[in-house]
Amino acid sequence: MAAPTRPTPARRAAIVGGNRIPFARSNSAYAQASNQDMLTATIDGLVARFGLQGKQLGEVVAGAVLKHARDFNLTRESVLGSRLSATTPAYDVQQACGTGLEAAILVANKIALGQIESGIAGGVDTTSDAPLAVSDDLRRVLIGLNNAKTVQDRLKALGRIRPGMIAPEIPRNAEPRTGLAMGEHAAITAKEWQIGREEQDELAVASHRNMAAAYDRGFFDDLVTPFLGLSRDNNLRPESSVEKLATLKPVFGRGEGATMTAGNSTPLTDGASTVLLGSDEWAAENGLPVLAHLVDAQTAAVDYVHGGEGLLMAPVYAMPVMLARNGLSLQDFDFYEIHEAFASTVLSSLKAWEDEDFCKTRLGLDRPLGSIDRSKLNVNGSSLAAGHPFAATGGRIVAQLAKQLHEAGPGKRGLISVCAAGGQGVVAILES
Ligand SMILES: CC(=O)SCCNC(=O)CCNC(=O)[C@H](O)C(C)(C)COP(=O)(O)OP(=O)(O)OC[C@H]1O[C@@H](n2cnc3c(N)ncnc32)[C@H](O)[C@@H]1OP(=O)(O)O
Repeated sequence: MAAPTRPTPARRAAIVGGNRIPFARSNSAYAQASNQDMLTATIDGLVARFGLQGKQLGEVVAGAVLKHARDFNLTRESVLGSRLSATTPAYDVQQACGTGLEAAILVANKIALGQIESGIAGGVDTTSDAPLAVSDDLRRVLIGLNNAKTVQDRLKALGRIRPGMIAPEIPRNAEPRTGLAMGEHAAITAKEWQIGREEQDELAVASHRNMAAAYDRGFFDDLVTPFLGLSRDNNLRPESSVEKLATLKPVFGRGEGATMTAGNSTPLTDGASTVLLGSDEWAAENGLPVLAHLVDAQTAAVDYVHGGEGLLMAPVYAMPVMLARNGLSLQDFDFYEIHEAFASTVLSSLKAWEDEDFCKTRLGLDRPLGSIDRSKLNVNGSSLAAGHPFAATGGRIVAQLAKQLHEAGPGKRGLISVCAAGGQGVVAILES
């Protein structure tokens, strides 16, 4: 059966530009900053860059993976704290590490449908200010205490507190259904696809060098606004080498075949990113540039719980669906932005698309998607270099790719692939 083709939309959403704060390793420069501090500062950077002071936009859509209870309305509160008009509606979304890209897709789709003319998509996360929860037992006692009407009732409630209830529940970077860290899941997939240590380390070194070179040539001057003393991502280590990375001990996986280290895995990171989108007409009326258009997107999920597929392999499944709908092959792109959750994840995905048996049996294709030109991959660095504040990564990638496409000139095409916790993945196409 022929794949359904994409109906031509009435209009396409334009990407005007992006802004992020430099990303910071956990418990470093932003240790005292909250999600709201970082998202507000990042929105304000966009406001300053594009003259949006006091303007009412169609919507602001953003999210965070780790949120305190006080962040229940994080995006709207960040808008109220920003220099946008307070009459700009805002809401939160969350799709783990896919959040930032999913937010951009939501805004773009509303623009394409004519429901809004402009919007900001974003994401923010901090593992320095992670929300600690109290135990279920202690929470019940505290709620009882809060509801107690008399001093006697209050004392009775307090008397129910036991030392064992006091230990906090700390959010773990692990999948709730398997108890395994995402790195452990990635290590299983890396073993399955026989991803070597050296190729992972090479990818990591390239990411650092590409991103440092991009900073040096001013590529990030209009994408990154200094914040709390940082003007570049403080994870960036262009001086590192494959030889140096080869000395690091594996942190995920076990035994002889363990290949994943702190050097070829993303670090826990704090940061925020935003992207300004609008209709072409809105951009023209406001004298704003158009870097690229968000053309199409697709999400997919895999059953990693019952051993059907690797946790971070969902983008591999989303890709052929989106390519078929657009009549494109994997080779029809000028740039590829594949989120480097772990170097091995990028390499496992590329290997899966090249594998005839996998593409036939798992993806239901009649031939493999094939290989990509690796010189077009993450050309200005990706998550291994910048770091990965979960919900902020999508916005970083969309803004970075839109600018790359704009620099390359009209008629260029870029592909985004982001894996996410929970066995999900988001892919998207941008065109200049
Ligand atoms: C869908 C998704 O995106 S899934 C991804 C979600 N994210 C994650 O799961 C985060 C995974 N990362 C982690 O859990 C942690 O960062 C870890 C476990 C990988 C590493 O944590 P840590 O051990 O604290 O790393 P740390 O930064 O201290 O690095 C360890 C060592 O490697 C060294 N190192 C790290 N990177 C480099 C580099 N590029 N070049 C040279 N040395 C390096 C450090 O200097 C350090 O050396 P030292 O011990 O001599 O000081």
